[in-house]
Amino acid sequence: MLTIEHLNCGYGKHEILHDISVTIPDKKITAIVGQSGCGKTTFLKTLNRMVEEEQGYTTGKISLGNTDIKSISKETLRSRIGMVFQQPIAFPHSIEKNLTYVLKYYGIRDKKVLSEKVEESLKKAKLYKEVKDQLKKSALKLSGGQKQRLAIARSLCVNPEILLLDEPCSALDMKNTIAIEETLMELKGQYTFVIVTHNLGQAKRIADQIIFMDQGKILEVTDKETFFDSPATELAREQIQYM
Ligand SMILES: Nc1ncnc2c1ncn2[C@@H]1O[C@H](COP(=O)(O)OP(=O)(O)OP(=O)(O)O)[C@@H](O)[C@H]1O
Repeated sequence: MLTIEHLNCGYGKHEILHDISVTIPDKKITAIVGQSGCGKTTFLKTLNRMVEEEQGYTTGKISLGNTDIKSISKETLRSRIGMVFQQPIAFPHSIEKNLTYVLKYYGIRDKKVLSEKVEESLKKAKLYKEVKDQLKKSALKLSGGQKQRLAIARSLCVNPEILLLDEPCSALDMKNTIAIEETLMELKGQYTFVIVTHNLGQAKRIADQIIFMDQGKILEVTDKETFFDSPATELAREQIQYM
């Protein structure tokens, strides 16, 4: 479980997130929603300390289980809390190498284990059937939707506990969006997902918990049914009305 207590975050003198406290439940899908610029991505990036790569500061405490994430090395933390970005990233190597280089980085060398993990993670990301005969081909030839599923496979191959997804479907068509939503729904018993989405329909389809943000604050944290059936704030009501 990820517990966030009195989190503030900003860049330079500009504070973006103000006193955020919330719990991310295990093996569920939590969707972070809210208007553009309210701080959804910044919040997501605090959870695996990505925000520090952009010289952002944080105060307050984020705990993974009972451990403060600041006391975990970034490499270890990011193997436990993976991240998938808005633009699908495929490295200019073979499909297989896109996964094995991560596994090798984390110390796995045995060829049989590497190939088992490649197959397993591609299956989890629902990409295996499409690429099983072309694992040595360049990943750059994949479609946008396939590249995003490859990015998910790459995050899953090191067996994280939590996967953060920042608008993973915003560059994809409906068919690929549905494939990714189905993948997350199937895997949620095994992993904890936190997804930033501007698409309330997507949050309604796949989320268990909704975090509704505005101007760097959390206005509402609730289960999906409560959020969509009887939102607590006028702002949420307005946004749901126009979805
Ligand atoms: N690296 C950065 N340096 C300085 N300011 C930043 C940085 N990243 C984000 N911000 C600022 O933080 C605020 C929140 O941005 P953020 O991307 O977290 O919002 P968001 O809710 O995810 O927006 P959107 O839905 O449009 O993606 C914005 O004012 C943005 O300009």
